[in-house]
Amino acid sequence: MVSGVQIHSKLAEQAQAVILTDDALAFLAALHRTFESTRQSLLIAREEAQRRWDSGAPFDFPPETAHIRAEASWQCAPPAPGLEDRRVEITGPTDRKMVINALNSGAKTFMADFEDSSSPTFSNMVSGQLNLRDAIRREIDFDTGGKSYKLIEKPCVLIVRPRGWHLDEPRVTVDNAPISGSLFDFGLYFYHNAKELVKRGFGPYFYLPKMEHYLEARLWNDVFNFSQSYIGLAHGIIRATVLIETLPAVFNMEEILFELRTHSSGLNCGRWDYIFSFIKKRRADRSAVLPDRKDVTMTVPFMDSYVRLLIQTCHRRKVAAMGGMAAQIPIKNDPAANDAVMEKVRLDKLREVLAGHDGTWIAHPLINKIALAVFNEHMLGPNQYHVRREDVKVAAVDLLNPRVPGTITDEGVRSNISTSLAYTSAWIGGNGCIPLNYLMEDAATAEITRVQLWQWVKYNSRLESGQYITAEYVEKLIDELAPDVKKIYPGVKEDNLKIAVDYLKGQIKKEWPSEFLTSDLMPYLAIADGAEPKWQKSAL
Ligand SMILES: CC(=O)SCCNC(=O)CCNC(=O)[C@H](O)C(C)(C)COP(=O)(O)OP(=O)(O)OC[C@H]1O[C@@H](n2cnc3c(N)ncnc32)[C@H](O)[C@@H]1OP(=O)(O)O
Ligand SMILES: O=CC(=O)O
Repeated sequence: MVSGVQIHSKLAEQAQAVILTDDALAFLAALHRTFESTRQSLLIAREEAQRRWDSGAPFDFPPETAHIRAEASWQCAPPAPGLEDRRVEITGPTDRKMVINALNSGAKTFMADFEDSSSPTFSNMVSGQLNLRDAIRREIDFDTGGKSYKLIEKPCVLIVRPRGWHLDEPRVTVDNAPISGSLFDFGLYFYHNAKELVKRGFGPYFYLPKMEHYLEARLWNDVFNFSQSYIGLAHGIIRATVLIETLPAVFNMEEILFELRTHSSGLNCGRWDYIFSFIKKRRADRSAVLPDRKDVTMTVPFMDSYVRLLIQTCHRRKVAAMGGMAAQIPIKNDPAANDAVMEKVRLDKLREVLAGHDGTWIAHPLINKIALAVFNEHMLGPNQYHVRREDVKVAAVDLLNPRVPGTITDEGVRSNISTSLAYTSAWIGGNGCIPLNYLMEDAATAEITRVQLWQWVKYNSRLESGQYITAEYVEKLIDELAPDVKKIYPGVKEDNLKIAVDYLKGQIKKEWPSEFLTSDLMPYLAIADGAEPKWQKSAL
């Protein structure tokens, strides 16, 4: 028992005994009591900024930090052990089999994901911590009955992505308030493993998602300093790569690196969330209406500008500029179709390495060979920090350029509806990443479908056929397509699909779209987990 800390879940005792120990909970409580009020004020600042953009204030680089951008002398810390060469990073949720498969994949690092590819049931979150703890100590194995899994001699270097600052962890309260999902995921991983990782020649490494302002990076940096002191580790042992995946963050990249400079291991182009944020943050801007999701590629002007500025920024500060995720996954039983989609992946990786990225992400172990071959051919050293890209000149207007060739089609609307329904149902059912039509769909990719539908209805957009996209038209299609969701995602459960249908119908008619489906629908997971503090129910 730790004073003020309560667990609202009927979780299995084993995970509880090993992970939710009194000393770990005391650390979480210390993090909460030290940082929660700052987190809350930063979340309020996000809402205030949104109101300013809605009223026409421009997105731009912050004037008060011009000196940080202009100052050429500061650099980030040199790469930490194991992070010198990150040419291929595999990502995935933290279930036991996938952790072993990912660590054995031959990629340089594995980003173990408590965020967009994990549905945050309490069981997923806590057993994920147990799996990582066991993997670090090389005590992990898994047996399906027919196949057994063990770690290879030299597994990938581990990096962990905790949830973003906006998410609560409702199954643990401190002084009657839910703890932050970020602090819960970070805190447990750090507390249980930091010393062990250092003993093994590495360190506690993180990917930090969905930040919108450099002050949010400052909060992470303060959390890192506090945590290192708390357990008696040297300053700078932690390293964090920040995903630049919100529109506001692209205007804060230098500042984010500056805030985290002694803990930084670079930035990453989180392309899917970035598209989601581009639509959501510009919700009041009719000129930001985008065509079908498939048309918003990495080479359209606003995405190309984002990539080039990120690489230039990172290399100026001598730190990794990581590429992102091509969504295609292997197609089994159809070699010709598989070759075609794998060629798309190869071309995406080629674009990244030639642009100057220092590494890339893969969603599936079978893609490692393809990505590795491209980076081995074009990146001869461990990284490309020397590629300074002085030629790059990206201004605010380039990052906001709404010119995206393409149209909105009936097929695009249908595909967004089916994807949104399938993904939302899967997520409520405890699965945060699913294969759909040979694409991986996680919270980032699926959120684009929801906000696009909202945007097209809001601005009464027209299909290429000339028909207007009204709420009635989309609702009719939702009813038509819902029964077929099980054809593309056989795992769907009727009750969850019904929630997904109601949710999507509600979303397309809202004045503004919700910030995150993962916040809106968390109460369903929490109640299924046995957590019933009052604030949960009222949120439904
Ligand atoms: C936008 C972003 O945020 S990107 C980052 C977040 N997203 C991700 O990380 C995506 C991770 N990828 C996945 O979860 C999976 O690849 C999926 C859900 C897309 C597809 O999974 P499956 O349908 O199981 O793929 P498939 O059947 O081809 O898998 C074959 C094997 O590879 C394993 N595998 C597939 N993807 C991964 C992965 N990312 N990590 C580890 N193992 C994997 C499967 O577990 C399976 O193992 P087995 O043969 O031992 O049973
Ligand atoms: O998190 C990654 C993304 O592309 O979004």
